[in-house]
Amino acid sequence: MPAPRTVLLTGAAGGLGTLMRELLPAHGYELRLLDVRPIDDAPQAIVADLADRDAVREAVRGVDAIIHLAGISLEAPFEKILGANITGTYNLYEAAREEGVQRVVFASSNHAVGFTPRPPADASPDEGGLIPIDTPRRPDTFYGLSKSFGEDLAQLYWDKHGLESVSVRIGSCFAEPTSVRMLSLWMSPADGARLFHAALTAENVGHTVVYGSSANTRLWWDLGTARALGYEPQDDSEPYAEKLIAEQGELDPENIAHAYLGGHFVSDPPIWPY
Ligand SMILES: NC(=O)c1ccc[n+]([C@@H]2O[C@H](COP(=O)([O-])OP(=O)(O)OC[C@H]3O[C@@H](n4cnc5c(N)ncnc54)[C@H](O)[C@@H]3O)[C@@H](O)[C@H]2O)c1
Ligand SMILES: O=C(O)[C@H]1O[C@@H](O)[C@H](O)[C@@H](O)[C@@H]1O
Repeated sequence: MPAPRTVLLTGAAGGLGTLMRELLPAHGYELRLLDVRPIDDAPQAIVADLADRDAVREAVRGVDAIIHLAGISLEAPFEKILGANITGTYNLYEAAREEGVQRVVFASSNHAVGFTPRPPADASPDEGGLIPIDTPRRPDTFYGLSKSFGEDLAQLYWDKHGLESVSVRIGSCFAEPTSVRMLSLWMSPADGARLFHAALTAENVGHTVVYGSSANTRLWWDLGTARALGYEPQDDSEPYAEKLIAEQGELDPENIAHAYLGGHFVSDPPIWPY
């Protein structure tokens, strides 16, 4: 596959979309932006709802690849998740197939496997202590369920139509980690751009599922499939650890919100913040 240059970024008005709008051009991409909300500093962005199949098809026409971030990014009533994340992602993939787009990078989430117990603090990474990428899916919310659906959709479009995808189970991609849990899941924005770049340019990905985080000292999961794409994380959350632990305390294994990968998303209803 020739290296993609023009990339549609859906969800470009959001937190991660804003970070990637800033960082991805340095990796050589021309971005076409889409969001249901207008973007003040990007008047050229396409303002469209993923529900609008004609608009989505027009938006994907002529791009080499898509980074699909658009959707509801927290827990919400099932009907809302169904529209934006499930039907919306289907509409995006269908448009990509119809227009012959080569590859989609899908923003999946740790919440697709959120009910996976986190490794104990003394687990050894060298002795299988990290959560493997083929751990069974255990969504912690309707939101996580929609990410599980998206991963299956990506697999179907590869197996049936030869449309390649990388599903990135993103941990927590923000300027800084803001909780003790995030010390394990944090992906610095710069590492996020590196991982998206690797996902766009690696050869023969078929449908590959990867975890998305920096090379954190307190990592809970195995970055092997991400590294196999050529991803070399440069950052580590550890410089934030002392301050966050002083403020919030160590993770408590008796607290359900500290016991699983998905953090507070596992409680009913989810407790914010996480
Ligand atoms: N930020 C993270 O740490 C993180 C972690 C895991 C997964 N993700 C995923 O990455 C993506 C981006 O996350 P974020 O933190 O930037 O979320 P966000 O909520 O800030 O941004 C999502 C964007 O999608 C847009 N959107 C929602 N519904 C839409 C629709 N029907 N049509 C078009 N646009 C629509 C919103 O307007 C918003 O700008 C999401 O899919 C999220 O689930 C993010
Ligand atoms: O688990 C996390 O930290 C993150 O998971 C992502 O899926 C959510 O979109 C984001 O809002 C959370 O902060």
